[in-house]
Amino acid sequence: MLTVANVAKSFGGLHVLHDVNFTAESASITALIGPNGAGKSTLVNIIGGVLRPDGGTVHLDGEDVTGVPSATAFAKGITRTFQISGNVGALNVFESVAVAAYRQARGYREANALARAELERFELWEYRDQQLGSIPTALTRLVDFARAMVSRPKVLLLDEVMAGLTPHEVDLVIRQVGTCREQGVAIVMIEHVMQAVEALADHVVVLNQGQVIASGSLGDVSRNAEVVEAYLGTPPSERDEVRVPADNPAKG
Ligand SMILES: Nc1ncnc2c1ncn2[C@@H]1O[C@H](COP(=O)(O)OP(=O)(O)OP(=O)(O)O)[C@@H](O)[C@H]1O
Repeated sequence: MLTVANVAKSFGGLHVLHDVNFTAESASITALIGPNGAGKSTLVNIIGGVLRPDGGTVHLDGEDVTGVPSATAFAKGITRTFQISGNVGALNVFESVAVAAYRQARGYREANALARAELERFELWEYRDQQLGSIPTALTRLVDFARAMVSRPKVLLLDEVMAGLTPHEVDLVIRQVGTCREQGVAIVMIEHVMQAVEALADHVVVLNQGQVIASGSLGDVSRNAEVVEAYLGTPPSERDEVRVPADNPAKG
């Protein structure tokens, strides 16, 4: 289980996160949503060890991992994807996934086999010999996701992994995220594709201006007046029932 407690972060005079609290259970999907600039990526960067918080703590299964470097976070099982995929040196698609497989493989043969299986699951096998820089950006996000999955994380941080994907690819990723949950992973997903949030989220955390303004089921947060105001700029007093970002009877 991932526990984020009282996390705060400023960039110079800009207070980006204030007193952020939430937990992500194993075998569950937490969707982190909120308007642009709310602080979602900053929070995920803190959990993944890319940024140090100014205050607060991050615990993984009870162990304090606050401010550990990203390589340490990865070694402990916190894996993330990036909104803009990084270029992993001069590696091709296959190599970039195989490198990540070493975290849990007993040698290069096993790592290669795991990488192949993951690429096939993501329908990326045909791209295996291509340099990461030569495939479409949306596909690099899929490779990024496959790379994250192959390391068998305890916590998977997905940063807008669906952006720019075709409907078929969105369905594929939704299935893969679901599989990941079945494998016991605590998934924290920043996602603007509401089809994915509706299909997947067990729990939704809404950030606005660096604060958690609502959390619960998608149905619950969609009816929260403060959430409506954050998304639509409508004063809470003028609306009491809303569909933001989308109502979700299934999760309601
Ligand atoms: N390294 C940085 N230095 C200065 N300001 C930053 C830095 N990173 C983020 N910010 C600012 O912090 C605020 C929150 O940014 P962040 O990217 O975390 O928001 P977000 O909710 O992920 O937004 P989006 O949905 O647009 O990606 C923004 O005002 C952003 O400009």
